Amino acid sequence: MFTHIPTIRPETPLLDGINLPTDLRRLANIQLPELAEQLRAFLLYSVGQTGGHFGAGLGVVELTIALHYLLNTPDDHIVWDVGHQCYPHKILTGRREQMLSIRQKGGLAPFPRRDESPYDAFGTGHSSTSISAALGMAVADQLNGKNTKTVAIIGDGALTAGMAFEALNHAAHTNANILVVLNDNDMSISRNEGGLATYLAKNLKLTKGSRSETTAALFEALAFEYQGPIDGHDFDALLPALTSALSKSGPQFLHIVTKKGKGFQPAETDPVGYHALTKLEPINAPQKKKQPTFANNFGRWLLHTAQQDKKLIGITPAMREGSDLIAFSEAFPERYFDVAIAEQHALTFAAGLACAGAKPVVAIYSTFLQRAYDQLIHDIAIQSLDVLLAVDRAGLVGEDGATHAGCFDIAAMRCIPGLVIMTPADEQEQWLMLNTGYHYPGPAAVRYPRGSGTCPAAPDGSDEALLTETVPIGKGRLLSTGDSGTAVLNFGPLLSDARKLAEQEQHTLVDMRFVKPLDTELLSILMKTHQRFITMEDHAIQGGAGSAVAEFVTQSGWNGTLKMLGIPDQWIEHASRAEQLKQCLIR
Ligand SMILES: Cc1ncc(C[n+]2csc(CCOP(=O)(O)OP(=O)(O)O)c2C)c(N)n1
Ligand SMILES: CC(=O)[C@@H](O)[C@H](O)COP(=O)(O)O
Ligand SMILES: [Mg+2]
Repeated sequence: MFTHIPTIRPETPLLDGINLPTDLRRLANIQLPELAEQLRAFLLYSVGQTGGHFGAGLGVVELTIALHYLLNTPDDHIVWDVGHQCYPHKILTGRREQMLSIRQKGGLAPFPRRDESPYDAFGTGHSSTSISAALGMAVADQLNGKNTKTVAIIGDGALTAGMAFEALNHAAHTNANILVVLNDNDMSISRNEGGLATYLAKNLKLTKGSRSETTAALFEALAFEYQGPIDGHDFDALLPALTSALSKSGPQFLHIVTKKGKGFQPAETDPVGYHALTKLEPINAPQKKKQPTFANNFGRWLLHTAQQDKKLIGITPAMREGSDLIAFSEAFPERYFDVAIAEQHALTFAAGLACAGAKPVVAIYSTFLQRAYDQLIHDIAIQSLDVLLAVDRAGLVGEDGATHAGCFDIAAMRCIPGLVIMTPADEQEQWLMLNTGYHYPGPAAVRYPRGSGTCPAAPDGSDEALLTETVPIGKGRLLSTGDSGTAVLNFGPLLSDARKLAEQEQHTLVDMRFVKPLDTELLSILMKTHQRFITMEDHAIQGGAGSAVAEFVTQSGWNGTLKMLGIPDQWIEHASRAEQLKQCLIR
């Protein structure tokens, strides 16, 4: 058992001899535990150097070795769900020496990527896609006469999503050669929530090492052949179970039990805290002061508002820590709902709550809101329901890269009639806009970015007015008037860059605050005195806030010019958020 993260590269002679899975397949069974030990040591060291997803990878070291040992990868397909557990897989498939570049600009991607390696069968980042994708591969191979195996590895958290069940429902009624491995560690990022998690955990306790008839019944009812639960850290259990499942044709299900953070004592004890790591700083490095984030500010706002209004209900689809509902969930457990990885359900559940007079607030990452687009339109907006969306991680998110970037929410939302969309420039504005959205009697969204902004000291109680203050719907703020004939129109957290630009060039500076309703009155005034607008947003240019301005000024017959700054029409790869912003916006 490791107790701390090595800062010097450990000696891993057996692992060093494995450049590809073919090298692994030359080992004897009895060497595999030693390889697992060395793989863990290297993983601890490399993630310590780079930061990144941590606990999930430690939990699948044996499974990863066993799969590459038994399968003929890359012809056989391994499909990882979410992909945050893929570091051991990357290390065994020719990328060991590149691991120190993971998540950095130009380095290895944080998740599996088809264009990075033939061993990465399917690109991921969002959860619960593995069974569908694996089924597609298995069916296509079968139709093409290829006798391959396809394995989907899905966690107990990812299995809570409807999409996973849609795929199970379909797969079971094909004769595809697909094996679904359920990696059950009884954890999502937080504790795994819901009836399924409780059912699996309860059955496991009763099973005591033998086959679980009750769990089997669930998957066999869907026409899978079920094996399990088995100890996913024990090669003596894992190898025969996998061999047996892979030797059969048709849909197979193997239930393995693992420990998140396995082999590293602090992560086994605190799997939530060790879901992901920031990189280790050298011992003598000056301590960085941790600034509160926009998410922390939202958490304070939620707690404060819940204290004032009993009707408030807080909802998260499995991101309690990330979206910071921690204090609220502890203070108001009966009004807190972690609905598991179920973004679609989160929104329609909120719609139902609103129908019955509650005041739901859904905290949701922009990238995961993509999952719930129809629910936003059909269940919330058409019925003008009073639901507030706190759209977190909006804009570029840095090291998680393109899969997690929240670049599309404005474009997706601004065509929805009646939806109010706000873009706070800093934390104080975020607080005011959350108040505004909360008191607005219809659907509203406040989008804010990952990390901290320029005004971290949002209401602390000393400014009572600010605690309850709202802003006028659809009104921007004229911050300064310049004489260059150009106005910079800011939407969101890049206000300090917008200000710099305005000051350097004597431009007028406006913080537009609302994407919808757009402040067309203010724009009409500015159009009379300015010949050029520059819009600025942390969002895709196509369809974003600048496009909303473009639509208005074009229809108004303005003959000025418009420059739109934002995220260009390309995927922005993993890098620090500052590097990404520099690449996109500050040209
Ligand atoms: C659609 C979607 N929602 C939320 C997330 C955030 N997320 C990433 S990993 C994770 C927990 C996954 O739990 P599980 O599948 O059991 O994997 P484990 O970490 O336990 O190995 C969550 C909620 C995501 N990646 N995708
Ligand atoms: C894999 C996944 O989806 C999450 O772990 C995500 O990486 C968390 O991102 P934050 O660090 O922004 O919460
Ligand atoms: Mg899990």
